[in-house]
Amino acid sequence: MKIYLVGGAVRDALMGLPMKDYDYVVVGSSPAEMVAKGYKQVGADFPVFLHPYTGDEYALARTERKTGAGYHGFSVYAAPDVTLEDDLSRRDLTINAMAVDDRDHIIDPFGGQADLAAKVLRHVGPAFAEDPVRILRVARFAARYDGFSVAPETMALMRGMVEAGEVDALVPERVWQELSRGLMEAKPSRMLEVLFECGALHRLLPEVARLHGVPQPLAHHPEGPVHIHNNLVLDYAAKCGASLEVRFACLMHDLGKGVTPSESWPSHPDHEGLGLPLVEAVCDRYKVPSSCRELAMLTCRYHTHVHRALELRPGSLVKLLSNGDAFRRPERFTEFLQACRCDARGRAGKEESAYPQFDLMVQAMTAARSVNAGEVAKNTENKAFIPERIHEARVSAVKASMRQNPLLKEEHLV
Ligand SMILES: Nc1ncnc2c1ncn2[C@@H]1O[C@H](COP(=O)(O)OP(=O)(O)OP(=O)(O)O)[C@@H](O)[C@H]1O
Repeated sequence: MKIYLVGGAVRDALMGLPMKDYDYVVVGSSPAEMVAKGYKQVGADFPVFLHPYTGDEYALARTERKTGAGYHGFSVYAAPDVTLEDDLSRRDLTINAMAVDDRDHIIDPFGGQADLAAKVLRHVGPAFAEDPVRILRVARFAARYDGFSVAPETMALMRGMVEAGEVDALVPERVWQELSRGLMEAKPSRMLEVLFECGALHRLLPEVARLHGVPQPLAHHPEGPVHIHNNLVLDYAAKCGASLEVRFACLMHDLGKGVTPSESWPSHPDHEGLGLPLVEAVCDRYKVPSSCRELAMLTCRYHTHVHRALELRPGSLVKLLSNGDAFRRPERFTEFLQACRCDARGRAGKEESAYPQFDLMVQAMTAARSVNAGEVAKNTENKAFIPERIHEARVSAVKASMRQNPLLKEEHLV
């Protein structure tokens, strides 16, 4: 038998990047031989084995035949007569279809090295069309590697797959897995651009696709339409190293702008409220984890309130903190503020601009949280007034702390 290092590790090594997972292909062996050599078989469907000491994955060279739609209906053929080239020909992109043998020779039958040098994401062959998740993978790699473009023939193939309804057959878990990974890449906007260009965004996230070309007031948005703003917000969040929750909230925050009445454009009255059912629809569709869902809902609903924080009186600030559940969940509220800051800075020429609303809200939250609600309740004679008294105590604490803030005008402190 012969063993080759394949896939992402080879690609990343050639790019001078750290290698993460080591995946190997074994040619000329059988499950019985692998088990006899001490490898542990994992997964019933695929002939994959774990190395007894390193835990790295060793897969028998395989080919597959597709018999159903979406990611269903693959029958795997792994036998000693399957060659390395057979196996590589079933992979998605040329840059992912290279191998290295035990003497460090690179096996590159599909021109992966040339495509790496030219920064091109090109499909290996017709088998690409058999698994629609590959469209999402292409988009994800575009978001990861700076300056990479999708080969025209690959884009054409992806368009054809979308038109044939292939992405509609994807299971929600696989879509969310790829989307969430793409959001965590260096430039998530590229993922959206690639998905838009091939038509997949319209099928997978019509709420986001609908933002294309929707105008906004140029005074606040010199970058132009909503989708460009959305892209800038996302890329700024990525640049800050924001969490998945914050990035997803950024992606969702302005969905309502796609459904405001076009007569009101470029204004978008109540886009916050109109966006909420759309955020819910996306989260339901992809079984989005609750931490992402909750932050996205909060951000969609209240981001414009935070932008106006310098004009809010102490009572309104405390109300905003309550609405955002800042007393019980201060960490989530801080992530919400991060998403608001990304929204403010994700505009042409605004990336470096100050966002004093962030510090003000943190200051207000700290002051309001310093109020001991239990103590207030104990000292309130008429129990019906407990919530009011707690609110009043918080407002006083916020007011006192805000007097120290030189940015605030006296009229906002009453
Ligand atoms: N859906 C797929 N279709 C075709 N080939 C795939 C698919 N998923 C993975 N591969 C192949 O398996 C290899 C390992 O897959 P894996 O999902 O670990 O991604 P990777 O390329 O290592 O990237 P990452 O750095 O994101 O893990 C890929 O490089 C590719 O050759």
